[in-house]
Amino acid sequence: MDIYIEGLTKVIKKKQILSDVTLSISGVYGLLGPNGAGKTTLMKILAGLLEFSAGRVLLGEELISTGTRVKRTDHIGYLPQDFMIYPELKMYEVLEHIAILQGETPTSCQSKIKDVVEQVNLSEHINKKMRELSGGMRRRVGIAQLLLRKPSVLIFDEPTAGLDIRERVRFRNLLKQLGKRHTVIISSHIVEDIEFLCTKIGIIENGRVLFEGEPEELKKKAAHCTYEINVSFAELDEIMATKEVVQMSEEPSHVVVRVLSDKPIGQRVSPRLMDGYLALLKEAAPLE
Ligand SMILES: Nc1ncnc2c1ncn2[C@@H]1O[C@H](COP(=O)(O)OP(=O)(O)OP(=O)(O)O)[C@@H](O)[C@H]1O
Repeated sequence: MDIYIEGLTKVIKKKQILSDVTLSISGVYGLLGPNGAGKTTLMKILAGLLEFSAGRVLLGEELISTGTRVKRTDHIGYLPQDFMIYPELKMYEVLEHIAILQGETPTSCQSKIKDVVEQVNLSEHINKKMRELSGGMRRRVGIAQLLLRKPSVLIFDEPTAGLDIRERVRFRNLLKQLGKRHTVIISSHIVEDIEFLCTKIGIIENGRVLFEGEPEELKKKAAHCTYEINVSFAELDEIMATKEVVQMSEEPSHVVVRVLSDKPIGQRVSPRLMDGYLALLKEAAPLE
C-alpha cells in the first residue's frame, strides 16, 4: 500500500529537523541524503516512534496520523539500524516470545514462525542462539519478527550498513524479494544499493525534499556533466583539488577519474545514479 506524507515538519529545540516534507511512497522506495539530513527522523515518525510538529500521513486513502503522531499499526513494520535482542535465546524462542506478546499461543504460532523464517532464508539456523548469528543473520531475524504481523509496509534504516559483501548481496536480494509483496522504504548511504533495489527515490537534505522521482530521472541530472579523464599519478592531486571527483579507478599506468564538470573535459560518459545524486547536491549547494 502507498504512503502519502503531506507537509511533514519536525522541530526539536527550535531547530527544523524536517521542513514541509511531502512525499508519495510506493514500490521499493529509496531515501537518500547526507548525514544528518533527517532520514532516520522521518522513518521513526512513519513507524509511530516519534512525534512530529505539523503535517499528516496517509496509508492508501486512510489517514493514519493524529495531530502529532502516526498511529502505531500492524500495517507498518520498522527495522532499526541495530537488531539484537535476547542474545542467549534461540532464534525460534525469540520469535515465539514476540508472537506470544502479539496474542498467539505456543501452538498457534509454530507454523507462522516456520513460514517467516523460511521467507528470510534462515530455516537451517532456527535453533541457534541469537549471539551465535552474524550481523546480517540477526537483521534477517529482525525482518522475520516484523513479518509475523503481516505488515504491508516495511521500513529499513541503513539495512546493509556494516555487513560484509556476501551478507550485503544476500540481504539486498532478500529486500528485493520483499519488495514484490510489500511497500519497502530503505534509507542508505550506499547509492549502489539504492540503484539495485529502488523503483522510486526521495532525496532529502537539511530536512527538505530536493528530489522525488524514478532513478532514471535522477540520472538525467548528470547527463550533460559526467566525464571520465585519464590522468597520471602525478596529476591526481591537482584534479582532486580542482574538480568534482565522483569515482577513481586505478590502471597500471594511469588513473581513470570520473568527474562532474560544467565544461567539457576528457570523454563524456553515461551518468549513473551516483552522478545524478551528486549533481543534485551540487546544484543545491555548490562547492565552488
Ligand atoms: N533528539 C534530538 N535532539 C536534537 N537534535 C536531533 C535529535 N534527533 C535528531 N536530531 C538532529 O536532526 C538531524 C537529522 O537527524 P537524523 O538522524 O534524522 O538524520 P539522518 O539523515 O538519519 O542521518 P544519518 O544518515 O547520519 O543517520 C541531525 O542534525 C540530528 O543531529
